[in-house]
Amino acid sequence: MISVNITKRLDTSEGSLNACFELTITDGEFLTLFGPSGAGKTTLMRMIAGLEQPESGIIEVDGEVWFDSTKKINLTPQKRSVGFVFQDYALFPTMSVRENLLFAAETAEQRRSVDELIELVELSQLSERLPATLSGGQKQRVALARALVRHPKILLLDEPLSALDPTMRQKLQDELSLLHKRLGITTLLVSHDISETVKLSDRMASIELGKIIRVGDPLEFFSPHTLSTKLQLIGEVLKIEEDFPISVVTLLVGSSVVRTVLSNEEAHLLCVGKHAIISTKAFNPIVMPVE
Ligand SMILES: Nc1ncnc2c1ncn2[C@@H]1O[C@H](COP(=O)(O)OP(=O)(O)OP(=O)(O)O)[C@@H](O)[C@H]1O
Repeated sequence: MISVNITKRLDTSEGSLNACFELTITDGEFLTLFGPSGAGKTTLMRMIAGLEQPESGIIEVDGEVWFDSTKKINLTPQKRSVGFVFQDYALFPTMSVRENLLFAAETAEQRRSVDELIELVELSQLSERLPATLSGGQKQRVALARALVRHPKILLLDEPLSALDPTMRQKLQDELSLLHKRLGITTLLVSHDISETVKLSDRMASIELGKIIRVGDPLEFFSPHTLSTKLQLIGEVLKIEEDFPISVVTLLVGSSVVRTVLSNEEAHLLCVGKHAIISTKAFNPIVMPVE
């Protein structure tokens, strides 16, 4: 179990902010940190990894104290059992896929497990290639495998898929989900993506202005119970075109673009860039496979 109760002063563009994070994560859980830009998600991950120091508080993992401000305990990142995957892959450019993983290994046993990990992320054919010759999705698989080399207790994923195109992103989400089921490693993900959060997480923590404001089931979070509808989707508003007496609203739902007609009053409640619920109770949806 991971238990975090820490504070940190964040210097934001709007002034300083006293962040206070209290969170418990159970073994094997997949928890997503979800919230607006600048809320403190990355800083929380970096403090767990030991890359950033909290002002005060305690971080405890499986009964081992990683940080305790009153007892002046602060384990170095090397002493903390974490694997970190960043958005920009952070691979060593002059090392092959295999060498990138071998470099992370600390013991003979970990070195022996490198080929198995390469196979796990389906990169056996590319193991001697340099990162520059790989696609974004392949690079991120290397970063993921490298983060697993030391058999960490926690896997920290900071928006690992956000640089990928939607198709590759969905493919890697599926792979990440399978990998998590297979290895059962406690995982913390930072994501801005609702579908990704719902698809992957057991629970999500919603973070705003340096505070965890709610922790719970992502489906309950994103699907308010106030609507009794037959079909309910969440999309991002891309465009609102007013054409008296109606408005045409374009939304992104997953990787599909949906256009719908609303009254101008309804459209005025929406905002480009924000999320909106699309619902209907008039019919049963037709669901068909895409060829
Ligand atoms: N070491 C630090 N000391 C003080 N302030 C910091 C520190 N690191 C980051 N900040 C500030 O804290 C705020 C939160 O940053 P952080 O990167 O954690 O946000 P985030 O929620 O991950 O945002 P995004 O989704 O855009 O990545 C920012 O305003 C940042 O400038």
